[in-house]
This record gives sequence, C-alpha cells and structure tokens, in this order.
Amino acid sequence: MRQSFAWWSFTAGREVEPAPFLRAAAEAGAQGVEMLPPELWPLARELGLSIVTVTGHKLEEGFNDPARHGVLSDHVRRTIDAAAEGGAEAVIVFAGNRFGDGDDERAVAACVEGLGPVVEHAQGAGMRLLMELLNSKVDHPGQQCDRTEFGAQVVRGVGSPTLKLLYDGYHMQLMEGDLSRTIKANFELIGHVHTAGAPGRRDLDDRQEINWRAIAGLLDHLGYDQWVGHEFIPRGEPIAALSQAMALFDAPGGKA
Ligand SMILES: O=C(O)C(=O)CO
Repeated sequence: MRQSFAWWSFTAGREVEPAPFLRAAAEAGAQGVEMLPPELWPLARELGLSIVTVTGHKLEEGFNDPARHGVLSDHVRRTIDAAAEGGAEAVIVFAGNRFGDGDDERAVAACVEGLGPVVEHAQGAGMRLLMELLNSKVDHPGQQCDRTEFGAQVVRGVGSPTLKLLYDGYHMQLMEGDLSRTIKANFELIGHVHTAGAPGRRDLDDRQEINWRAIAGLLDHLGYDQWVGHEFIPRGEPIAALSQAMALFDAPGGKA
C-alpha cells in the first residue's frame, strides 16, 4: 500500500510554507500528495512525491445530469490532459447533486453514459479515473453518489479498468457504516481509499469511531496495492498526525 495525504485537509486553516511542508511529509514516509495545486507539482516531484489525484470538476455538478454531459466531458478531458502532462496518476469525478425527483436508477444510467467517452479518453492518456463516494449528511448535502452501491453500479456499468471507486471511509461511515463488509464485497471495484476519523474528520486516533487499524489489516489481507490517501484535518501538528496515521497502514494487523 502506498500512502499519500490530501493537501487541502492538511493545510486547512494553517499558514504553510509549501517546500518545507512537502519535504517533511516526504521524510515522514509519504509517497504521494493529493489535490495539490498544479503550481506546486514540480516541487513535489523534485521531493520524490507522486501527484496522486486531481479533482476533475465541481462536485455539485456531475455526470448524473445528461444536459451537462457535453460541457462537463470537455472540461474533464482538459483536466485529464493537464494531469497527464503534469505526471499525475488519477482524476476524481463525481455524480453531482440530486436534481428533479432524484431517481437513482436514471442517475446511474446517466453517469454510465456520460462517463463512457471520458473513460476512453483517460485510457488513451494513461490516466485513471476515480468516482468518489461522498457523504450527503454533513459535508456535501444533495450529493447523489452517497452510498457505495450507487458508485458500484456506475463503475460496473462502465465496465473499464480505467474507472474505479474512490472509497472514502469517513464519508461512508457517516452514510452507511459496515465498512469492512462493504470493502470486502466491492474490493475489485475499489481503486483508491481515503481516510479520516469519524464523525469529526480528524486524526485516525482513539477519539473517533472507525477502527482504522482493522481496516488497514483488512486491505492488507485482501491484497490491496493501490493508494491510501489520508484526508483529515489534523488537530495538532500535521506531520506528526500524518506519521501516526501512516503507521497504522505500514504495519497492518497491529504491529505499529
Ligand atoms: O472528500 C471530500 O469531501 C472532498 O471535498 C473531495 O475529495
């Protein structure tokens, strides 16, 4: 398992000097960084960090609406090209907010239809696409891809190894819980994992309710070989919080 961290959450509300911060994260053992502003990509690469994920588009306006497919696909294709040019690995896409009667079946079909050509474009560019599962209770009210099954139906419907699920344990703990069984049941569809403590989106410590050590052990047991991206807002010193989180996944099964 390779480990990364989300730039936005680790720097939220902090004055951060990018170079020393990225260097410290790399020295602590992070292998990649996510959702990093493009102007910092060369610096991160120089420090040996992979540019792991790039946000493909506004998450409120997604592929669930066929009326948006033309404009959205053009935008995401350009994001894919820029990400490929900058050496990034994956672009994150979203279903978007519910609209009209919010019918899930129709929304899944629209996502499958809209994402098909974009997935082909990504494949040609050597880029992976990740459909993110988000919570609609707290952080993203209205988001339609707010249960694993919705995302799984889209990924299965598209049926390409280029499109996988971004399983975010924090978001899914808020929406459905049952993380271990869900990860196991959908393992082949999962191409990326995000972490955070629940419910506060803070450190992976014992003040929150997800047993991340057990999740790390399960992923290891299942042979997970993709990225685990830490996407929480540290309570205290961010590099120490990152190190503590990474230790859980470095020694899955409780050796840390
Ligand atoms: O996870 C989230 O809440 C985001 O904003 C997108 O990664």
